[in-house]
Amino acid sequence: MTGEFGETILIVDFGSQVTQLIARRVREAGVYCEIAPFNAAEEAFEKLQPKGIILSGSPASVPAAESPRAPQMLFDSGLPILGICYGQQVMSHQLGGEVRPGHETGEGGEFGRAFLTVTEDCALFDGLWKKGERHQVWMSHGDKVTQFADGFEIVAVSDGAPFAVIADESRKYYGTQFHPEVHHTPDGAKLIANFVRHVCGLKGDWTMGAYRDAKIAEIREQVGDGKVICGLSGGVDSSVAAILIHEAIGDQLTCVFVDHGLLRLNEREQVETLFRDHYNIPLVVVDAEERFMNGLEGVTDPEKKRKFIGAEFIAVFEEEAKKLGGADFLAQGTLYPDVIESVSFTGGPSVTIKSHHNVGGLPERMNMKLVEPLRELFKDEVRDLGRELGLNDQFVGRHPFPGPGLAIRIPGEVTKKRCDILRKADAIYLDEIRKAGLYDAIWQAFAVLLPVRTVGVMGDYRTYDSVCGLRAVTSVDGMTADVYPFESQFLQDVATRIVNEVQGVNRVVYDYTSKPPGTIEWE
Ligand SMILES: Nc1ncnc2c1ncn2[C@@H]1O[C@H](COP(=O)(O)OP(=O)(O)OP(=O)(O)O)[C@@H](O)[C@H]1O
Ligand SMILES: O=c1[nH]c(=O)c2[nH+]cn([C@@H]3O[C@H](COP(=O)(O)O)[C@@H](O)[C@H]3O)c2[nH]1
Ligand SMILES: NC(=O)CC[C@H](N)C(=O)O
Ligand SMILES: [Mg+2]
Repeated sequence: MTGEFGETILIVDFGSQVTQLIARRVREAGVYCEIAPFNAAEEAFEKLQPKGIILSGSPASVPAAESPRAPQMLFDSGLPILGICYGQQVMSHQLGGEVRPGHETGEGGEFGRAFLTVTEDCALFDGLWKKGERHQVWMSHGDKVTQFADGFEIVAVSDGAPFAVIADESRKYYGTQFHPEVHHTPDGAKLIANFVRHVCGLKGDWTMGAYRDAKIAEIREQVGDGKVICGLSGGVDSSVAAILIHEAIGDQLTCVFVDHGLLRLNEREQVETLFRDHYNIPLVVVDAEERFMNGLEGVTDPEKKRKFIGAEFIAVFEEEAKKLGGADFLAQGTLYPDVIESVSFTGGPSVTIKSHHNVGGLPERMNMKLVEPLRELFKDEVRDLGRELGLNDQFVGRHPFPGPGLAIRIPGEVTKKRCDILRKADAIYLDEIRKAGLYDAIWQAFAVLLPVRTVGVMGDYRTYDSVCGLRAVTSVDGMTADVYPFESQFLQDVATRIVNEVQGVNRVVYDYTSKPPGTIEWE
């Protein structure tokens, strides 16, 4: 039997930082997949009806007490399994092999670039690697398999891992001690494609069009004849979510745009006209500046700001729902990176970086159920889906703008006055970027207003005003980012305009921090 998404792969997550990259690689190979935490893998299996299983890496150690295990039913399912790093170790252990912790073998681990030698041909290497060849891979482990389970054989070795790749071709079980999902394993994407296509025998014909159809069916089933309100920001994610949901349930949907006073210059008017001109979806615009500003008074801690804003958004949505005669569901354009950065999936040691207002910032008790059709996707995939839905380029190409808006770009206390100053500086910066034809080359660019005053001299007067920071980054999915390398003259021109035209700013600095170690936003 095949589930609603056609042929799929289930990825069982043990808490690795790079599990989401496995998902990307599988979808790039044209196969739909979903990630489920190890302790919810059975339910996910029932829902997805997968044709193959991938076990992720983990910060945990197999020999340690209470380290996670894969549900036995996965091994009983008869499906092909690929275990990656911890996945290889846990599979070996559960099938009767042996894993020893790094401190016990005394050999240390392998971290970073490593080379392995192929000792046997196998289906995983088909058309790619041959016996006797040496290949670069990326490792990150301290523990190692010291005895493989019955039925397995070694097919590749490395200096630090005699079991670099093991295979049981009759059961179609494979284990790699290295990480094929990361960029630094040059052939990794092809190995994963080999697993899903050759080993699992999948056609690889999944497309965004198929995702759209499956999601539409899923939304219809979830919502029934209920009413939905969708938080619409005019950003890419919520616009795509709104149009998808509208295709599914038509006029059961109303969009709500919250003007919390933390928007960019003229943003409210732009979103209203763009949306009203292009789409025939009822849109309510809520003027909520006063309540947000009042609530933010005296709040300086970034997490407190985020939590307040998340809760206040929900309060506004609930009030609007009431005015519409009640709504059963709240739709949001939540993406996978929002989820992964806000929550620690397995309750394990992967840590919360910041509470995205629409995930970790949500209050515990909510009256409406969530509809989040983009929850499994990355930004670039959402853009593809937007194009698939015929969404106008003006929407699809917009830089992301965080729900908490300018509040997280004004370290320290947020006031209307400071928002007004920042709005002006930010508008000048973006205007110059557009004029220089750089908008589409940049993932996100914005100004921040620092809680620091410095001395300047303008027209022979002494000034004592705020510092404005400029940020611009390139990225594929927002998870990692590089600094955009502007020409120095460009930055000088922007700085001059900002200091000349914005009262309250007398100094401009450029942020040269990549992510990691920085995050994109300053709070
Ligand atoms: N001003 C707002 N009014 C209503 N809903 C909002 C507002 N800002 C954010 N949201 C809700 O929060 C969700 C997450 O915000 P986020 O900024 O990640 O997505 P987006 O604004 O839709 O897209 P983008 O990432 O391109 O800015 C949105 O999808 C939307 O549902
Ligand atoms: O809707 C949102 N609500 C939030 O609370 C939030 N925090 C960060 N961002 C956006 O997420 C991306 C990654 O940002 P960070 O590197 O700062 O975590 C960047 O694109 C950020 O703009 C948010 N979006
Ligand atoms: N990346 C991993 O999955 C690591 C697995 C295990 N924690 C080890 O150190 O060997
Ligand atoms: Mg946004």
